[in-house]
Amino acid sequence: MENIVEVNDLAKAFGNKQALNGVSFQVKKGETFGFLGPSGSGKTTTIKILTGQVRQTAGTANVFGIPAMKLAKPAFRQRFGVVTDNSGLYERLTIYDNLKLYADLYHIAQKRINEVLEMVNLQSEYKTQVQKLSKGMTQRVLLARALLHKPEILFLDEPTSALDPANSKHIHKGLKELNRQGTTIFLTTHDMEEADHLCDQVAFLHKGTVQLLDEPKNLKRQYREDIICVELKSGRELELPLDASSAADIERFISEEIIERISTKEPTLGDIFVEVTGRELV
Ligand SMILES: Nc1ncnc2c1ncn2[C@@H]1O[C@H](COP(=O)(O)OP(=O)(O)OP(=O)(O)O)[C@@H](O)[C@H]1O
Repeated sequence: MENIVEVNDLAKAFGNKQALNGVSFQVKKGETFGFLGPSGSGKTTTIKILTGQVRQTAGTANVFGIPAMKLAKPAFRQRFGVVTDNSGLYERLTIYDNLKLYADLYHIAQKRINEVLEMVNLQSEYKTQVQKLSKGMTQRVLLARALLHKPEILFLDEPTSALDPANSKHIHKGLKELNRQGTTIFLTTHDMEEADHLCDQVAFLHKGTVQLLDEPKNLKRQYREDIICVELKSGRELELPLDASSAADIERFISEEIIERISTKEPTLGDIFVEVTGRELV
């Protein structure tokens, strides 16, 4: 599959602060790629470089096969969407008027405004002034605006960090649908469940470099503890090795019909992150 993003040995220093230090990864066209890391690990900086807002100190960052810095040019603005926290919304205007301004700028039909409002669950609030919105609602307006022009790739910096579970779920559904329709999604998150649910591939960013990159299911398989957990009807819980040595015990439990539940111990992406980096994802 074709790569839509190619990053090689990317570095960025702010004065003597080295935010990124040799980051490399590729994002394939059509996938949802999760860029995971604790606060201050360089996630936003990477999005800013990839969307032409910040220039790297070293290395290369190409999007659509061209240097990311060129994405700031008008010719490329239609091809990607980006949601970071620098809002750029007009506070005194309503949600609808903010979206309308943007739609007019890019010659987008009004019908699309209603579609994106539905995607972010703001259909009934469209007349509300932006200055009266909660952080989560503002986040959803920004996402709606980024979706208006149907970008080929969407860069989302912590898309659900300010949302309640119901709205997060709604956005996740919308992002899955968007991805199904062919939009490539690059998202940063602290939320390991979100990453697991949405992403085809995840990269763990720590100390300015990518420490691990794979599909969530491969990572979970690779880091799985080889243990079978057996809960008996009596309430007793046993952990047995996941190999032939447990077969006789399990066969006996089955024949005696005393098993309540049997499962393998699968690590979460959060567990794996801690194991690989020695750091919690906060
Ligand atoms: N404009 C800037 N000037 C100086 N330092 C900066 C600037 N932008 C980012 N940094 C520093 O670079 C590092 C990476 O910041 P970045 O915002 O990319 O992290 P992040 O992973 O997005 O964090 P968070 O999850 O908290 O948003 C941090 O140490 C931050 O203080």
